[in-house]
Amino acid sequence: MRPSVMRSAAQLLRRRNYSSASGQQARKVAILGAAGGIGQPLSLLMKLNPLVSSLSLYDIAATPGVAADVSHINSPALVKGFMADDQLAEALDGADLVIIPAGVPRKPGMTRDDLFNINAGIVKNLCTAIAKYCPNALVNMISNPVNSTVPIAAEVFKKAGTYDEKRLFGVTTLDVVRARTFYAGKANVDVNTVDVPVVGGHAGITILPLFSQATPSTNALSAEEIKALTKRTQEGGTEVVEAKAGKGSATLSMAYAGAVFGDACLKGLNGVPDIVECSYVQSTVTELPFFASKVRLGKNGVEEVLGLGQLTQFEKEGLEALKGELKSSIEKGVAFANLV
Ligand SMILES: NC(=O)C1=CN([C@@H]2O[C@H](COP(=O)(O)OP(=O)(O)OC[C@H]3O[C@@H](n4cnc5c(N)ncnc54)[C@H](O)[C@@H]3O)[C@@H](O)[C@H]2O)C=CC1
Ligand SMILES: O=C([O-])CC(=O)C(=O)O
Repeated sequence: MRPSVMRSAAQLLRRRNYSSASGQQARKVAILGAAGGIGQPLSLLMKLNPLVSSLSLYDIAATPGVAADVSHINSPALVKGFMADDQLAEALDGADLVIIPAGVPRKPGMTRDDLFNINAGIVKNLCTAIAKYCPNALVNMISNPVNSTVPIAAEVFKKAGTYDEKRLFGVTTLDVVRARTFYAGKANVDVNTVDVPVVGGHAGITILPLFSQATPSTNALSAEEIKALTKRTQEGGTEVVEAKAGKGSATLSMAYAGAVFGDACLKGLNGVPDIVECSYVQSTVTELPFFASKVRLGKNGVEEVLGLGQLTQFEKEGLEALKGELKSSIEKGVAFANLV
């Protein structure tokens, strides 16, 4: 963001004193896992967001340093760092949006599901605290395996009596970001103008980019090229894991994607019309209880889950092929959350 844009946003917010009459609300955002590979750049990007008035950075380690660092940036959000269990309540208190990139990342040779044993417990505990301290917040789940961690969160909230399906989102924006980038490169179109819906889930073949609905449309791509673009999008995470060779998975592109999705959620909360993003949410678009598709965001979170539109034969086959894996990932999450 240009300094002049930042300055004018800051001035605007000061003048309006975050008053709801002007449509500019005071918004508290909490990031859980804020000192991690994703958490740090995501904290930076959310600090730059003029819609954020208070930024709460929570992790089990290292948050004082991250918070001190980010807090020196001259943008409106007031930053506070919180560390360890006994500070989680204050970190979450009054949050409008909670973003969760807490948990371990993949190493080469692992699937996202291999992270389940560690991350499922982390997510369960954090969601138990969300139900207690900010039950009305929108929750953006980044921690993998997203196909299971979102159902875990839903079950935790149901048990606590706070579940609202409109407020829980699996963040699949990175799949859209990748599909846009790869499509623009192959179709030789301006990436700034590109959009590609990505549906299904967030792991391997459950990631289904709908290149037939990409805009701007092009006839320049062969069936083989569409197939290759689809595979690259599905394996984008693995491409990064292998390139990082044991040092983790996507962090910078994920922080960007998380910031884009978080910003869309805040705009929706603030009543900005026509905010549509793909996200993994409770859904009736297919027979699966959770599914990623385009979602219209509004003042209460999900305003409308949009359908799949017209699919090609290749995409129809991709959709049928992903259902088995996605169903068992959902069931695994539900079963875990309901263990005593
Ligand atoms: N949804 C998506 O598209 C993507 C998801 N991810 C996932 O995001 C997660 C985080 O990835 P990285 O930031 O690279 O990992 P990282 O290991 O660099 O950071 C994770 C952070 O979580 C913290 N943490 C662990 N337990 C915690 C707890 N109970 N409460 C609060 N914080 C806790 C750690 O201290 C660490 O700072 C992984 O599960 C990864 O697979 C990564 C990329 C894309
Ligand atoms: O691949 C991973 O493990 C991290 C991730 O979800 C992604 O980059 O899409």
